[in-house]
Amino acid sequence: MVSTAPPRREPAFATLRNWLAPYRGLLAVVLVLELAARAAALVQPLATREVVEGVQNSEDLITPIAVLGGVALVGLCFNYAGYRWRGRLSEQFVLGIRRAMVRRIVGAPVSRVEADSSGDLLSRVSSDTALVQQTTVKALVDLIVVPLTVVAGIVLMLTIDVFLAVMVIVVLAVATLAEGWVFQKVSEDTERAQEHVGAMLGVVQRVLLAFRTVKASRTERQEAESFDRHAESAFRAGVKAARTGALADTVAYAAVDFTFLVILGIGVIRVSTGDVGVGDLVAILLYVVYIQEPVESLTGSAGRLSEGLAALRRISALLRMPQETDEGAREFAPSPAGSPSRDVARSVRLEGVWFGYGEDPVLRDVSIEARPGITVLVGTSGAGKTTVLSLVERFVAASRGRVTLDGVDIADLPLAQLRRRIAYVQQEAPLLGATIREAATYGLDEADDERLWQVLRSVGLGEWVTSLPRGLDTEVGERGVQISGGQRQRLAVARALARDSEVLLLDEATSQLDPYHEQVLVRSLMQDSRERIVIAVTHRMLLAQHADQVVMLHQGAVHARGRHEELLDDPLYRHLTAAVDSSPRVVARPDAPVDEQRSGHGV
Ligand SMILES: Nc1ncnc2c1ncn2[C@@H]1O[C@H](COP(=O)(O)OP(=O)(O)OP(=O)(O)O)[C@@H](O)[C@H]1O
Repeated sequence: MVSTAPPRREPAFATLRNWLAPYRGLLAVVLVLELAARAAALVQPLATREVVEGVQNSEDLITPIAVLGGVALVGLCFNYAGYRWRGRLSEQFVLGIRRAMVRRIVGAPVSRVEADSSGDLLSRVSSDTALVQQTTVKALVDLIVVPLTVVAGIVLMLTIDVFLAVMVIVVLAVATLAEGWVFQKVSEDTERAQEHVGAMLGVVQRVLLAFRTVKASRTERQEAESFDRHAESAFRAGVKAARTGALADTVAYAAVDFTFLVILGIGVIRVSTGDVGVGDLVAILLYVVYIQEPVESLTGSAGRLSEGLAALRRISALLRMPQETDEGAREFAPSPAGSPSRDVARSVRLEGVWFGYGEDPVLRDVSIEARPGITVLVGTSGAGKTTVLSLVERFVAASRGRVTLDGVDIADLPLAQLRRRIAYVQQEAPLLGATIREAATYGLDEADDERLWQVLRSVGLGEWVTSLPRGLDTEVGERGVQISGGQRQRLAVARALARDSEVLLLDEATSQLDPYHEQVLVRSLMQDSRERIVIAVTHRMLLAQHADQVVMLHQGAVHARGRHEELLDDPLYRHLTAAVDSSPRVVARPDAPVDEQRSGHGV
């Protein structure tokens, strides 16, 4: 069952607050450290004034200099600690978000995840979280610390000279408005540049995924040109962002210079008229610097905060993904007394099932009963075969009718219990695990080597794995041995067999096998299916020839069912069979030695 509550749209700030809630303690520590660092900075102009006045009045300078040095040192220590703990808070914040995102993705229903682009999900987990990490915590801390620093700085300036303090406020406000406007432009240009970079990476991803097709279609140049177009747009957007960035940098420097010079000019006049002392002027000029620096940091981080909040909004949308739940499920006793060590399911039934991914039904009133043995689903592409397996695994739920396992509606079974009883090999049979052992035992709590070798031999991989120097611990995939599509499929079937589950679902698990290995696998399945229900989707007829039952789907409905030979009377089935495989073959009885197969006997 999938929770279908309509998604709530939460303001990004509320999301930020909620996500930071568990780290309130750490946030408080960071705020205290940063405030302490700023406070030390604000004391420095007063200490400097003491030194200047000491020089003017030829007083003892040791104490004021020691105070100034001490304050500076304490400020540095708080600054270091604040930076460090703020970094830690950012990391923890993002760690929490990343964990929640991945849990949300793996907990989502298959249909929901498959409907999203994998590139988009990846970029949310990687780039968006990185952006949130770099921007939000710093901006949030600045938003709290900087206004307090500015207010405290202004109050201290007012105690020195009201006129100069008011001048500083006016000049700073003008400079900050100019900076804010430029930083906003920088943020917009950077965002645009990032969009172009995303499109450029999309081309690279597409080429890498279909590299052979690109080569075989000789579209390297076309793809390179498509990349160039996006790369050039990214370049132009990047140059524009750099131009605005340079302007922002210059405006920031100019703002400091402008404020400093204006206050210096006015200050000198006031010193000459005797309204303020030299020490007061030095202190106020230092305040200009100490206030302007955090204000700049705030304007910069406020600009970047909009990017961070936009990323946070995309993350929040992912975090609202619906989840598979066990609502309404009842726990059923898994093993009746006196049953063998592994339970044997007696039936999987689809009873009058209707289902559609959208408005149109993909399956219409489908009823199928599979008992221990092999049930093969055949039919033209798009007939709904994979969808039948998805219903049994409860990846999707029937809109009408029901699916039962041993007479119990699977909607009433806890998902974990249901899926523990089923092994599934999906189309393309992806490899999960770095070594052969990991790939073959993926999802298993424990598996002894004896059983592992047994299943590997039963799918015809025993000899190959034995020939590898590191055997079961051979690395496969990018860092290890390259394996063929057929080997990958057989490894996936071995993994499914090693689970010793009651039901085995195979989706095109023999599509890439050569005739010899197809026969080995079919023979193994025939032997294995005495104790379990095998439902296999296939376009290859060998398995159908040896199945206990063949169900032919056509346009979402059961067109025919029976044994292979019985169905040969059906013109549509005959047509399908002839199109796929015109030479019926026989597989040796399951207990015949493999050598007999190799020598051609029984084939
Ligand atoms: N996730 C999905 N969202 C929308 N439509 C889908 C989805 N999966 C399958 N379909 C549609 O449902 C129909 C049945 O698909 P299904 O994969 O069950 O067919 P199939 O018989 O297994 O086909 P094939 O032999 O080509 O794998 C097709 O028309 C397909 O386009």
